[in-house]
Amino acid sequence: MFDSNKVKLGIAPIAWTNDDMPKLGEENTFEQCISEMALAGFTGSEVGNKYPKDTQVLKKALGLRNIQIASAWFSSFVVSRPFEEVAKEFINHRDFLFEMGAKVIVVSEQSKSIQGKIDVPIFKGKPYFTDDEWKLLAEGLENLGKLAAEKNMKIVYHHHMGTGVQTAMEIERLMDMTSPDLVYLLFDTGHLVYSGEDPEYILKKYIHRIKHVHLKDIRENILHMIRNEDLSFLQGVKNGVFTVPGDGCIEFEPLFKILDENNYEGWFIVEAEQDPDLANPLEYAIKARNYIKVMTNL
Ligand SMILES: O=C1C[C@@H](O)[C@H](O)[C@@H](O)C1=O
Ligand SMILES: [Co+2]
Repeated sequence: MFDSNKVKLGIAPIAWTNDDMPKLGEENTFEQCISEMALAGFTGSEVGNKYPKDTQVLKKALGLRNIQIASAWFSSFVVSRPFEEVAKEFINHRDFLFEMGAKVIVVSEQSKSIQGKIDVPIFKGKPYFTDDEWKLLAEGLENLGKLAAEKNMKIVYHHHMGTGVQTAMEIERLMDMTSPDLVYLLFDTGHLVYSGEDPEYILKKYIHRIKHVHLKDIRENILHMIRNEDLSFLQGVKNGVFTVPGDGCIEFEPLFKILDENNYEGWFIVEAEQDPDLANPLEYAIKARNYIKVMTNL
């Protein structure tokens, strides 16, 4: 039984307005987004591009709806840019999240990433880090982890399609090269299955390093189409490769069981970016909330 004081349920704004493709859902307002999150029964959110930057304004709007900020994505470039430059941006991001009461910071290395390149096939175009780049990555992330620790926060690394840390082997390499006290892991069900990995394997292996969870499901037929037609990550999203948990091919029951048995503490964030014109965000948020209720005691 999950302890509802220790495991909280949030949803990402990316189903309303997509940060990777801001045109997708640009008509949906910030207020509509957070009101619908609350209406569907969620008490947490990550931060989207329409959220007010002023923490007082943001706190007031969220407080009215009983929603907390769980975290927000940070694109790091520790492999390709001077560390001081990255650190400056990271500290601003960290301080914003600290002020909003978040405990974890989602970090994903975007040097060489193709996730935002609409014309690059997601499978054939996948980038790889050289040995030297791996060293820069590990050192840079540990240093970001130290900066997070100054505020009693943690960085949770987001493995991601189209980046240098996508596969199980790459996740293992990163975990091996970094201190477990400085670099934690974000477990994203959708990205692991998309890449062809076994999510149970990663979850079991790193359960004590996993401090944040993104719940997204995969439409298998669209995944096959992406492979067969050499589509890019963003084309895949537009075509509906991602959906909410329970609506695709991923088996969530064993994953929840592992998390529960190991007393996972932190957020479950439903994160299912798709075209809001085709998949009504409120309808899918309610669908996700109901599924999680059935699968867990939350
Ligand atoms: O956590 C995430 C943030 C998005 O911007 C990203 O592309 C999405 O797929 C994801 O998992
Ligand atoms: Co994610």
